[in-house]
Amino acid sequence: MATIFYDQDADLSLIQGRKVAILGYGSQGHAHALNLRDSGVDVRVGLRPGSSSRARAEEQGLRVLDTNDAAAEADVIVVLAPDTHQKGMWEGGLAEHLTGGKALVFGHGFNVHYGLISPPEDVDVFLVAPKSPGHIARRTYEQGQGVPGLVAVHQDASGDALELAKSYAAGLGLTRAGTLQTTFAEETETDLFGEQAVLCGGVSHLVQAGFETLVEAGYQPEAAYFECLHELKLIVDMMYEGGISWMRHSVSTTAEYGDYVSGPRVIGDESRAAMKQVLAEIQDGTFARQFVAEIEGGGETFATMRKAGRDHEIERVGRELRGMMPFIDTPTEELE
Ligand SMILES: NC(=O)C1=CN([C@@H]2O[C@H](COP(=O)(O)OP(=O)(O)OC[C@H]3O[C@@H](n4cnc5c(N)ncnc54)[C@H](OP(=O)(O)O)[C@@H]3O)[C@@H](O)[C@H]2O)C=CC1
Ligand SMILES: CC[C@](O)(C(C)=O)C(=O)O
Ligand SMILES: [Mg+2]
Ligand SMILES: [Mg+2]
Repeated sequence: MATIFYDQDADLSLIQGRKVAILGYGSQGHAHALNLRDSGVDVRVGLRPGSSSRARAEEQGLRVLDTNDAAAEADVIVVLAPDTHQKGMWEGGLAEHLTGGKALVFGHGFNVHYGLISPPEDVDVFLVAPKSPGHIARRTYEQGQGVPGLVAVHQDASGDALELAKSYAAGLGLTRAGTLQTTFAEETETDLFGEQAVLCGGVSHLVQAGFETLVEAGYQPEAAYFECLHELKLIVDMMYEGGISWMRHSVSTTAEYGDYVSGPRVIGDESRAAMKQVLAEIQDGTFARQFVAEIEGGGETFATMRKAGRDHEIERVGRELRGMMPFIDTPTEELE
């Protein structure tokens, strides 16, 4: 039986009594910093000199210091830069500020699990990972709601690391929806698998393949967009609210029957075998090694794949159609 913590299981005053440094102000960094600040926690943001995120953090009322200065004055140090940059930060001075009695916190177990960062023995090391994009973690917090999260303790030097992790999760709003106790291994491997096979890789390629199939068969791209992308959110909303059975109850019996007979043909033996292979390469470290090598080698292949995705016809069609739907909360941030 899983252990899941809710608001009543966490003591918010523990994190309110600590000095927290959030290192990085991207998707997760801004959500952690603002949610904790609004939960009454003493937060400062640490960024590299000349950081493009500095102005935004300051506009949002946060005190910003250089990374190592923020880590020096805090006793809870939260690493929320991209996974492939955390080792460089660690070796670039951060490690020196992890003195005895402090806590080192991650939003994902990648660097510890794959042995890229080895913290000293006299600090607490834990992760607090929202099961959500950072922007939604912030939005739901402001709405008085929350997203689920995971907590895991890698090292309990103080004897109180789990209590502090739960308190931190409460400050983020994660105990409103439920925060599951796990391990660094389980968080890292399930998170990577989920984002690759289902949430990001699986869904985006399913949507693009469906769109391409319809357009290649001569249907209007706009019809293909509404069918394969726009309506996906509405269908997933039903699953989110009441499970897959509730969605199947809401759609027509024609759609429900088609779901049972055609779904397993699309996600058949070949897809299931691919999922198992993806998971095996996450578990044995192949994916992590390949990703780190790609970024250390300049990230050219990554940039090429990103460009191909952004140039796909579904993006152009979607932009035009969303432009006619002012009620959609379209992002104002420019893609870098
Ligand atoms: N994105 C998400 O929703 C989720 C992410 N996570 C985890 O959270 C962590 C952060 O991910 P995410 O929020 O996506 O990261 P982002 O890519 O959004 O982080 C960008 C931030 O990191 C800073 N940064 C980049 N490189 C460096 C560096 N070398 N030194 C110092 N700061 C740097 C950037 O500053 P600058 O302006 O200087 O570039 C910017 O403030 C990761 O471990 C990730 O796996 C977990 C759950 C969900
Ligand atoms: C699904 C992608 C994610 O794991 C997340 C938002 O939870 C990430 O790494 O960004
Ligand atoms: Mg995730
Ligand atoms: Mg992830």
